[in-house]
Order: sequence, then C-alpha cells, then structure tokens
Amino acid sequence: MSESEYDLQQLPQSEPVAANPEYRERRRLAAALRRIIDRLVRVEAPQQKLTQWADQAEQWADDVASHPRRQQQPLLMRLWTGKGSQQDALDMGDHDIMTGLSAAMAPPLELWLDGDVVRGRATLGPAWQGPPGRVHGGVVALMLDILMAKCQDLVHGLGMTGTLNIRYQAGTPLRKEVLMEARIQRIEGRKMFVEGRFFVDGEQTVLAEGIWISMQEPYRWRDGHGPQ
Ligand SMILES: CCCCCCCCCCCCCC(=O)SCCNC(=O)CCNC(=O)[C@H](O)C(C)(C)COP(=O)(O)OP(=O)(O)OC[C@H]1O[C@@H](n2cnc3c(N)ncnc32)[C@H](O)[C@@H]1OP(=O)(O)O
Repeated sequence: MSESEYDLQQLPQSEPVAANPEYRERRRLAAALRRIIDRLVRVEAPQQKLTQWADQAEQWADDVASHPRRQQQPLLMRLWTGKGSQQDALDMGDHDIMTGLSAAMAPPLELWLDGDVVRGRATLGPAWQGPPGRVHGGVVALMLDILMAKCQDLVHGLGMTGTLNIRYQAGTPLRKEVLMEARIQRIEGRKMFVEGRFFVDGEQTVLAEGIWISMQEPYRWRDGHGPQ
C-alpha cells in the first residue's frame, strides 16, 4: 500500500502498522506506562515516594490534557473510502484496547494469520487479575473478542460481534504465555460463526463460540482461504 492508500477493509485487523517517527515515540511512551501500571500493583514504597509520584503524575496528566485530541471521524471516513494515510492507519490501530502498541492499557496481545487459523499470544500481569493469580474472566472475553474478530481478515465483509459464548474450562494464569487460536466454523450470509481457544502450558483453558454480523455485504471467503 502506498502512503495515501490505506483501506480499512484491506488493513490486517489488530496487526501493527509500521511506525513513523511520531508513533515510535508514542510506542516508547506506552511501553513505559505499561511497566508503571504493572509495577504499581501492591508496590512496596515509602509514603513519601508515593506522594512524589502522585504529584508528578498529576502535573503530567494536566500537561497531556492541555493538548487537543485528533478527531476520529474524518480519519475513519478516509480509511473507509480507501483514502487513508499511514498516519490515519496508525491513529486507528495503534490505540486498540488489546493489541495497540501505543495503548498503555494493552498487554499487548499479538495476533497473526497462519493459513486459515488466527493465532495469538499474550502474557498478562497482576493489573489484569480476577481470581488470585488468574486473568479476570471479563478480560478473557475481551481478548477472545479481538482474537476471533480477526477471522474477518479471511473473508470479505466487516462487522461487529453479535454473540459470544464462553466456557471457562480452567483458570488462565497471570504471568504465563497464553497461546490462542481462532477458526471460522461456517459462514451463513451476513453471519460468520467462529470458534476460539486459549492454551497455557499445553492445557486448554477456554473454549468460545461467537457470531459476527457483517454490516453490509454477506461474508464470503477471500481467494486462497476457506474450503477449496
Ligand atoms: C465508518 C467506519 C466504521 C468502521 C467500523 C469497523 C467495524 C469493526 C468494529 C470493531 C468492534 C470491536 C468489537 C466490539 O466491541 S463489537 C461491540 C459489541 N457488539 C455490539 O455492540 C453489537 C450491537 N448489536 C448491533 O449493532 C446489531 O444488533 C447487529 C449489527 C449485531 C445486528 O443488527 P442488524 O440489524 O444488522 O442485523 P439483522 O437484524 O438484520 O439480522 C441479520 C442476521 O443476523 C442475525 N443476528 C442479529 N443480531 C444477532 C446477534 N446479536 N447474534 C447472533 N445473530 C444475530 C439475525 O438473526 C439475522 O440472521 P438471519 O435471520 O438472517 O439468519
């Protein structure tokens, strides 16, 4: 794709776009914030230190808040009509809640295509805890949603999650690599049926089934994918 031809429907979902100089700094910033979020959980530090950090953070937050935010709608429209720039693609994808390299909240979750399978991996720290030592079930649902939505890279059609059913088969531990996979089970008009699984140390911890509903056209497999 050239500098001025980023198209939302052609962009791989939830995979990083090459960073420009601005986004190299944004990614550095997010990585540092991620370390802070992780270390702040029950950090042992003197109260004086906490006061110092809180003062610094308040000043910094005021400074950041004094800058305007780029509007989303115009860049979305450019991407939707295939006229997006690299900057637009970065502004859209790099802040994804789970996979965005410039999103301080994102673990980040890494996703890629392997034939007709979507694969992913992530290691989550204590800020994501539900039951002690385990990833919160709602966070598991969020990861699944992003993982399974990427199956739309295998088809024409783009839409939202309609239904997501989850069977929590075992706890998903914190601080361990979680491997993920998702597959399209079948397509019926505007509905795409998807299955998702998590594995830790070879044990399956989660099984999910979901239905995505295409906004406009019926889903159909892209060339080179699906039943041959
Ligand atoms: C400008 C650029 C925009 C870019 C956007 C990028 C998108 C990516 C966004 C990323 C987001 C990140 C992820 C997120 O966070 S997604 C956020 C969580 N999801 C939502 O908020 C979705 C809310 N629901 C809706 O908007 C509508 O209900 C949808 C769009 C889902 C369907 O309403 P619509 O009016 O279009 O559908 P229809 O009534 O004509 O039915 C059509 C067929 O579908 C079947 N059906 C209907 N509903 C469901 C259901 N819930 N489950 C299973 N099946 C369902 C229905 O029976 C029928 O089948 P059949 O009878 O024909 O067999």
